[in-house]
Amino acid sequence: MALPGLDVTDSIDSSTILTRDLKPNQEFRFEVPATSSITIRLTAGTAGTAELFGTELSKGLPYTFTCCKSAIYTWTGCSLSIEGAPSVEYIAEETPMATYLNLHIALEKLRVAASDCPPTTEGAQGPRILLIGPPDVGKTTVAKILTGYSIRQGRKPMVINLDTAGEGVLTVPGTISAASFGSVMDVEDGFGSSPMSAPSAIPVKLPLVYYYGFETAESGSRRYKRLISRMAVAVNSRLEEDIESKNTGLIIDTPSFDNQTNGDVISHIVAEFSITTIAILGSERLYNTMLKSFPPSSSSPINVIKLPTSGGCVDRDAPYKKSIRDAAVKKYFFGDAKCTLSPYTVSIEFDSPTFSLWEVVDSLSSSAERQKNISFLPIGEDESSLSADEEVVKRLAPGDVDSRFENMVVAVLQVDAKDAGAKEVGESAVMGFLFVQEVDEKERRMKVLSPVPGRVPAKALLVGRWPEGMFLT
Ligand SMILES: Nc1ncnc2c1ncn2[C@@H]1O[C@H](COP(=O)(O)OP(=O)(O)OP(=O)(O)O)[C@@H](O)[C@H]1O
Repeated sequence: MALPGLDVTDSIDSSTILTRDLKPNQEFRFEVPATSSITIRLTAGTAGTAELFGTELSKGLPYTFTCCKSAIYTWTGCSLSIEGAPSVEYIAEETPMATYLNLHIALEKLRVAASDCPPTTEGAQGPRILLIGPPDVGKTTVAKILTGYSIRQGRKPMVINLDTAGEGVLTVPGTISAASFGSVMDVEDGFGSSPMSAPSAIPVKLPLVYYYGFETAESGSRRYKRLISRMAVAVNSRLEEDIESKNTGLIIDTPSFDNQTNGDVISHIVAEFSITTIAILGSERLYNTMLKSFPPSSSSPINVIKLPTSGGCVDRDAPYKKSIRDAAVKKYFFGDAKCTLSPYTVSIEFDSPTFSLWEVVDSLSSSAERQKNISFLPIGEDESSLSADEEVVKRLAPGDVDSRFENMVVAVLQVDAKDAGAKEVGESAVMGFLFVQEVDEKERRMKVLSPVPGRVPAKALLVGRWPEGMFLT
């Protein structure tokens, strides 16, 4: 049966059962389209272990995969049985897993040293690694592997996702998020999700989320940097209360950066999160730029390292990436095959005294616009005297809310509707998300999907341009 909102209509073809025997240090790579699924088991009764991007598989347990390009690696050799037909599957002999493990061991040594220092000293701060590189070079995968290994070592890493273009970590696309990973990750789901209204087999992680609302860091770079600063303050104060996380340090995944346009954003992240290691994947040029920007010296605490990209990393075309984003939003509201959620349809009246809807402002187009209009400013007033807050978000009057917001995600912020000013809205963390099903301009109301029952809280709502509009059913 198809799940509401999920188009996974093809069941697993159990007539096709493949067996793949892997030698030590080999990797089984597979791709599954969104319209089908496969089940993989680490064959029970045989020797050997296997892991998926750092998280170990249990023997004999079925793991179901859909809409993914992934790999199962074994250090010891193992046997896998695969039910269903992956669209691509092969066994790879060359992988960079040994290098990734060496990196983990080096980070672990720093964590041991941090654990030996008194908690209040600077030395108690574990390594803080930033992963950067061009698109599809395996940044997120390395973040998962390092997180998986440190959890298996009994550590508690703080994972930070600054990639607003991708599918999001524990939340929806278009956001930046941070969460402390103290328990095992989900083999099928990677970083997993955080269902708001249902039980979960894996302990639920509660992320701190900021809604950015653009695909790239440039579109609203001023607000992007401000949100990073806010997140850094929140993360640092959390680490002061959680010595285990502080000793383990940070693992930060980023959007696809190139050194031409994103140099200042990278420097901003490095400064705000007090990064100790910058790992560059897939770009010799970016590596050399980073070496020049952060030269090795006894006074500089930042190590710049180059990591090899796995041959398994696949370029994902735009429609595939969109299908992953759509699936992440659907999952937020409807759950997945393991855990079905039932969202509620709620109506929001535009004329209610608690209605406070805001929209993100594209600083690229607004600054271009301002350049055009600058000569019309009163004498003595220039660009710098314009209000800083006007630029990043703007409040929508009921008459401005129209059908262009249909099929978009709306963030419910933690700031009360009545106190909401541009500054608070522009920098507020997120409580949860709604999905706009229909805007009725005549009746001045809109119908939204909400993950929890009851009225929408009297909080400021923020709508962006990303993730782009989609159909959930
Ligand atoms: N060893 C591997 N075998 C098979 N697939 C892999 C392997 N490593 C990574 N992939 C897949 O390649 C794709 C790209 O990897 P990943 O998402 O880690 O790259 P990224 O650099 O973070 O991408 P983005 O530019 O979107 O941030 C993903 O679908 C991932 O699952």
